[in-house]
Amino acid sequence: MAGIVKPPPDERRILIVGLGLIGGSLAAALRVSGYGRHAGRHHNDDAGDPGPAKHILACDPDASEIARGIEMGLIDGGDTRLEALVEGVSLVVLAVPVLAMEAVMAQLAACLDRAAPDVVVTDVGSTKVAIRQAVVAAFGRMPTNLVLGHPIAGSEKSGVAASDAGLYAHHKVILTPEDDTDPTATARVRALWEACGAEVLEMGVARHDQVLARTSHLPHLLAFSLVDTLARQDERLEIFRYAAGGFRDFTRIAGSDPVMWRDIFIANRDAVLAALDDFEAGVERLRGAVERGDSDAMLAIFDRASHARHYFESLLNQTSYQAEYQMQQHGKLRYRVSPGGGVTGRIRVPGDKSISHRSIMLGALAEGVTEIKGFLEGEDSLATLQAFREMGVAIEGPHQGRVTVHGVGLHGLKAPSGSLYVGNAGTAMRLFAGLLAGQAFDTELIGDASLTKRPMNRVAEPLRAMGAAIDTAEGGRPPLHIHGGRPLKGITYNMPMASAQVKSCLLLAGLYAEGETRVREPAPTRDHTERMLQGFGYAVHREGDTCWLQGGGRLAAAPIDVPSDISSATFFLVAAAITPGADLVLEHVGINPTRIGAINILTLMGADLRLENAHEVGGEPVADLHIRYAPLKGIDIPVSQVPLAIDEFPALFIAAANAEGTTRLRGAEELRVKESDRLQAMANGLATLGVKHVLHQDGIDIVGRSSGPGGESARYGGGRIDSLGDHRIAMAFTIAALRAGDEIIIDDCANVATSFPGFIDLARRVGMILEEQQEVS
Ligand SMILES: O=C(O)C1=C[C@@H](OP(=O)(O)O)[C@@H](O)[C@H](O)C1
Ligand SMILES: C=C(OP(=O)(O)O)C(=O)O
Repeated sequence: MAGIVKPPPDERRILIVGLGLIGGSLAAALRVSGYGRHAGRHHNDDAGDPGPAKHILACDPDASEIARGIEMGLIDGGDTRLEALVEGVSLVVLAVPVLAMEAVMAQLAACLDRAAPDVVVTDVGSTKVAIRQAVVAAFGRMPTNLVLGHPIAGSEKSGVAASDAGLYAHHKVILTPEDDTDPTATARVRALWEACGAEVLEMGVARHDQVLARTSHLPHLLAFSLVDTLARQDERLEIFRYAAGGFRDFTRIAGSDPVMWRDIFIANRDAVLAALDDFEAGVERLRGAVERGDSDAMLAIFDRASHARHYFESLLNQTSYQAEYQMQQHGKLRYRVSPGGGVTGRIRVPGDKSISHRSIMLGALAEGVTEIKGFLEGEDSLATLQAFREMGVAIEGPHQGRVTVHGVGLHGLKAPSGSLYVGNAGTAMRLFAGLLAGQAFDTELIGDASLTKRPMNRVAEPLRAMGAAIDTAEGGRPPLHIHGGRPLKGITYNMPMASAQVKSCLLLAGLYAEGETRVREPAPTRDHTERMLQGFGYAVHREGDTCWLQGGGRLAAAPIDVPSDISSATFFLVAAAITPGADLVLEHVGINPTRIGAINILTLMGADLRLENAHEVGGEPVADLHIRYAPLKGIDIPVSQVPLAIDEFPALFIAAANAEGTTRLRGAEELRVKESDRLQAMANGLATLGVKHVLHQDGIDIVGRSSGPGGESARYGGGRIDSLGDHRIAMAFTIAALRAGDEIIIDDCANVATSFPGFIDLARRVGMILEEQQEVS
């Protein structure tokens, strides 16, 4: 990952063709990495035999640039003629403007035989499709030793004099190897950039150009255009005297090298035009809102943009690439957790995911303004928030858990312009299905790869019975196409499984249905929807196992205080329960009776767990959970607790692995259709750690290790675990490391951000030893 100092590249001689800002900065960064005779502050081969001198050479049509480069100590020599420099070179980096690439490539093809036999060629061009064409024109094909690349870094300055050794540090470099590119060549180009402190990613050439058209080329085009337009309108350039910070920030890049940018727009014409079309449509929408004085529309656009900007910034660690990349290369984050560590302190875990989804949904459908605090700023609930913005709801925030929803009433949503993306969240897709079935317009609900595998017939079938028209993909999987404008009728539905999502979906559809919608649940499930509807002044009745409501009412906005998520808290409850010496308080956790299965189960296992400071906030009970280490024993988990602890089982299995005797779970087949097959995923991980278990179709038996006096010794081994992209599997094995004999490495952890942003920081805060790594293989 960027930031970790890497050794200088193992190249005999590097030739940089084109000694401007980009090429010069590469040379400067290589020098700082310790490459060549001007070895700087880092390693290199100063210990032992230094070997033959490593040189950086440069070719540039401007001899004075070469002289400057030598004077600055960036290069060891250079020439204006390429053929005079290739001899013995092992790596060639083409850093010339995009349109000069074809001619340079042809010259290179003619003299490359003089280079070292294992020579590797790469480039730094900002567009890739056109450069690939130039390569094919020059070489007749893509040579297997040629790896196209693009460092996402630059400056409005140009020329070798502006070289900056830090230009690539913490920046992304995209490589676009072909299927038949020599992997050693790719690895060597990767090593070159990593030595400069960059983080290297890979993608296809076409994808690269589309992404860059939007994230780089379009903003440059707009900056050039704005400055030019204003300058023309004001021949004496008077206006710039009064220009403030906004103008400066927006237009800085209009000072960039004109020739380079002309080349880029010629080379990436089609992708830029497509991006420009989208942009023009957006400006047109905003223009309309300004013209009409439509304050809601303006607020919706500005809020969406402002939120997206902040969201990306926090998500992307101040770089503009990771989101795109992580969306493409789902789950490249890895946790490395050292064995042992402590669990002490007082912490507050983020807001409840189930309640956060519902707060946005009901707030949007209510009349009036709903103020939410404690909202979970995780990717799942943010996706729900974003989906309502796409349907025209003005939403301010989130700012530190505070969100203001300007409700539009049950019939005020507008048709979104595209599909609604709900990320990783089964809850969102199923609840949305119910409320969208009642709208006048058509919608399509899509999700990520994990959600796309999950069953949706459990909601599509009863909704169809109410009169909805819903299409699913094969096997009842997402996407869901929901046809609007269908009158809905209340039904009485006997749920075949204990699912709060199905119940909530039908109650939300019931708001739009004629008559009564009744849902019977085979076992109690979380009742946040019922509680919140009541809080918004909508009558929901319950008798025994059945709840119902009458369609055609109204929701009145009401403040919502989201408690901390007991599902997130459970990871720390288990962490403390299994760690000798642990003493931890989890503040303000929701203890709704339909959610406290984990508390009940841990207590049955012998955990020293107390509820303190219990009170109610906005219709939901909360308490501080105080837990201290106590030896656990295996139990038969009561079936009645299963729906009340459904999301907590991955963590509870780790408690079981640390309990004396066997813990048995049955009646939990629903675990097989969560973000992963959680029974299988946990069984695989437990097997890796060496924990004995027997897997059943609807549960598992886990044989815990006896602790012996003092209980300090390791309970199982370490190893490498695949979380299968499931946030709860990733977090469960993280806490398992507290009692492991060796390090636990967990792959595919990016989705922890769906439910528990900041998990790693909190884990560290209580005393665990762990780090996040970006997989670069
Ligand atoms: O309604 C909800 O908010 C949820 C219900 C549960 O799913 P099921 O309804 O599928 O049991 C749970 O697993 C999920 O994390 C959240
Ligand atoms: C199952 C879960 O969520 P969802 O169904 O919303 O994806 C969960 O968070 O564990």
